[in-house]
Amino acid sequence: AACTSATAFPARTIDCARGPAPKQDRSIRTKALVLRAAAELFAARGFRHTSVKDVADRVEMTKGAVYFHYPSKESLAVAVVEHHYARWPELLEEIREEGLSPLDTAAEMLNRAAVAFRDDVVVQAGARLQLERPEIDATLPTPYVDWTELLTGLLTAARDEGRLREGVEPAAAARSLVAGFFGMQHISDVLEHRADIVERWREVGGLMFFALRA
Ligand SMILES: CCC[C@@H]1OCC(CO)=C1C(=O)O
Repeated sequence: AACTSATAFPARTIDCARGPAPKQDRSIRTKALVLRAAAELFAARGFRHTSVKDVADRVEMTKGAVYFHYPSKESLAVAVVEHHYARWPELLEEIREEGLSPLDTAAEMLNRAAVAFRDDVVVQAGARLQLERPEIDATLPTPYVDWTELLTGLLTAARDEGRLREGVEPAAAARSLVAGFFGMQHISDVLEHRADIVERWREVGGLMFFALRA
């Protein structure tokens, strides 16, 4: 029977009848542990003040063992940012199962993103690394564009079913939501380490969706 190994991220099915391929599964588990340790350090201290040695010490491994999985500190940063962005398509799939309208799906995506920015260290680390892009000699994913594209699609569907306020242009509204959320989460981070982000988004998002609904 296929089952999902709890440790690997993204979730990977393994044949429970034969059990996990020990070596491969251990390697995936180790890679996930290294990534999480790097995210914890990047989120807390930033890219510049985190060394591969710090990551190795945090998971009680040698630097060589870390380099086996990630050849440089930059590759760790790229992986953390990529895992940050991987959260959102997963979130969309979860919400889609609830069968909400496109506009309510957009609202729920951002509501749950606010919770992830408060609670998920990989999301927090990815956001900080994106601010530190100029210091990171690697090709990081372009920020903001995936959210803008996702929200544009949902708002276009909302307009097509008559649930968007007359005259609101979906792409422009999507850019406004992204700007609003980005600014809100940054202010909440600077002032309150994001402790109040859900309340702050309820205000900003509440006003914006009030303006967007037909
Ligand atoms: C949803 C607003 C955009 C989002 O907020 C923080 C951040 C980090 O760069 C984002 C991104 O790159 O998409």
